[in-house]
Amino acid sequence: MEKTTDNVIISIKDLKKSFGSQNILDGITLELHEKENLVVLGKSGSGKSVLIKCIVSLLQHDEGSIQVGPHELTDINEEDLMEVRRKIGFLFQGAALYDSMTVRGNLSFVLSRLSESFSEAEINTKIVEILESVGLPDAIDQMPSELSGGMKKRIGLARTLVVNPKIILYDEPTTGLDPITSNEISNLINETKAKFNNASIIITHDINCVKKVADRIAMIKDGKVYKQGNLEEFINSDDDYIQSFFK
Ligand SMILES: Nc1ncnc2c1ncn2[C@@H]1O[C@H](COP(=O)(O)OP(=O)(O)OP(=O)(O)O)[C@@H](O)[C@H]1O
Repeated sequence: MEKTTDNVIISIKDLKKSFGSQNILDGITLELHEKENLVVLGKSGSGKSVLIKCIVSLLQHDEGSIQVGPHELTDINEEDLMEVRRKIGFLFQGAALYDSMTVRGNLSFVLSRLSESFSEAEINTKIVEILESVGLPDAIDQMPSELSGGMKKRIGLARTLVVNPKIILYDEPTTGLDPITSNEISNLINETKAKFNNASIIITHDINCVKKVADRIAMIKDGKVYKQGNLEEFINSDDDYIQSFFK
């Protein structure tokens, strides 16, 4: 897809974030476009999770700007922040489900928090639809303890999808899964995009996942974007640092 400023959904400019004397993000400038999967690569501790936490204002940035749709996050008011958060689904690394509730309970909890006006029948229809989208319609009455790691990831994604987010932030979606299940989750990320037309930022160290899902890649090094480009440009790069991720 052509990348014009018209289809920019998140625009990050010169973003800085420090913890004490550690400058974790030191001038990140990056855009996410509609309907694209942007993979963020970088070694452990380079600030990838800090970056996506700044995007949902779980962390406050020190300098620079983050624009999500029409909203600038610096000094955003509570009401606008709620609107931004409704647009963004965040799939945490260890996305925990409520252990004492069934899958249905976990999903209906999110839906009823989103709007009190949903009827029970509406909630049920939505839950069935979303569970079909993640390939687990039969898990509806299961407890989280009965689910495998891969199934938990799928239900975590279902919980993110029930609120119909325009943007999904995936923090290491395949970590801890075997290669076959990882591959299924990578496919699911693509299927989700095809079905719901969302844009995503995906943080991962799993190069097979990168190869499957990336429309574009941004690599972070020393708190800055070291390189941006498509998969081919990364694979064919003769930069040793970049190659160390792909070999
Ligand atoms: N709330 C916090 N307070 C203090 N330091 C923090 C906080 N959050 C993150 N950091 C530090 O920021 C640095 C970057 O962390 P971050 O989790 O973003 O790395 P990452 O690139 O996502 O790493 P990984 O690939 O291992 O998940 C680390 O040194 C971490 O200790």
